[in-house]
Amino acid sequence: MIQLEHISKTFPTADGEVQALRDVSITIGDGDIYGIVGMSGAGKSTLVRCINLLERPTEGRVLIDGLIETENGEPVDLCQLHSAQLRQARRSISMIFQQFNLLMQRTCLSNICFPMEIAGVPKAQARKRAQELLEIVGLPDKAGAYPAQLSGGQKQRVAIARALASNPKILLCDEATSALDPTTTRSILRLVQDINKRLGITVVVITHEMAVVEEICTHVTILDHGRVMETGTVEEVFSNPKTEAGRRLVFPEGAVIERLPAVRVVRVVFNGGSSYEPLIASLAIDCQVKVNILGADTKNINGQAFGSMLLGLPEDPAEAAKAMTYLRNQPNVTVEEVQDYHA
Ligand SMILES: Nc1ncnc2c1ncn2[C@@H]1O[C@H](COP(=O)(O)OP(=O)(O)OP(=O)(O)O)[C@@H](O)[C@H]1O
Repeated sequence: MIQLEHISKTFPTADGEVQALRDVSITIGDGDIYGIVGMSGAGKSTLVRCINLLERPTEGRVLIDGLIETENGEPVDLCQLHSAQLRQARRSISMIFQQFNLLMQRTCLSNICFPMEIAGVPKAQARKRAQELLEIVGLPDKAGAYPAQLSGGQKQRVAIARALASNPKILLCDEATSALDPTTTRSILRLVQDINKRLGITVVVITHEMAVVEEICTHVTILDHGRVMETGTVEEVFSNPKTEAGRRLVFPEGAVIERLPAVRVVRVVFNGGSSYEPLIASLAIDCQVKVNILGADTKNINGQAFGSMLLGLPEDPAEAAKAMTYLRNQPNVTVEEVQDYHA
């Protein structure tokens, strides 16, 4: 478990102090895929860098258990560790970045071997493990290729393989898909999800893209001006954002339209089908059922719809059931009912 307790971070600058984080407390459970979202400058990078002490908090504690042996089995505060202990703890925390940060002069295999070289793993053993990792990330035939010969998605796969080389317990992803197109983003997110499940690695994702959170995260924290605005499961926060900052992120277009009485609310996630407008229109035409668009964060990319919509179904149970059946039979959409929706 990762417990960030009352974390504040102040940067001294020539123009005075910048307070990047203000009394942030969050708990990330083992095996979670935890999203930290917020607008630019909200403090996301600073917060995630506090988890491995790339940034040292000005105040607060970074408690993580299972990284180094302690007498009483209590989680250690990373801020209190000596440098040798901190180096040891950091071996269990890997990070991937938007710009991949691969060494361009080295082959893929050699990039993946790099952290193992530093840790003193014998060369033959490191190369064997690196080849296994290339297989895990789906690039078994790229051992001898140089980063310049790879696509963005492939570079990120190599970076993920390198991050796994130290057998981490925690993987920090700093805008890891922001430089990638939607299809590649999806495939990288699937890989991260697969790694989380198969290897039991706790994943912390920072992103400004809510679609990324919707796609893979179990829990989410919304940061604004260095403060925690909302925190909870993705379902809780996304179905009913309680703060202005939360609403701005979840419904960036402020898409709250005419309200019809609604008893059941469903979230429709568009997975790249043709477009979303015809779906709502054909629901009205084919089923004679009017749904209420409570919120939407959809994007049309090359004529394909991505993102999600919250729909209020009609009060009449028969009509609501008809709409549900219709929606569930559509290709390229996922439909789930939202429990306890409060407008
Ligand atoms: N090393 C630094 N020195 C001074 N100020 C900094 C430093 N690092 C971050 N800041 C400031 O702290 C605040 C939070 O920055 P941070 O990079 O954590 O935000 P972010 O949410 O990750 O933003 P983005 O999405 O644009 O990367 C910003 O006001 C930023 O200018």
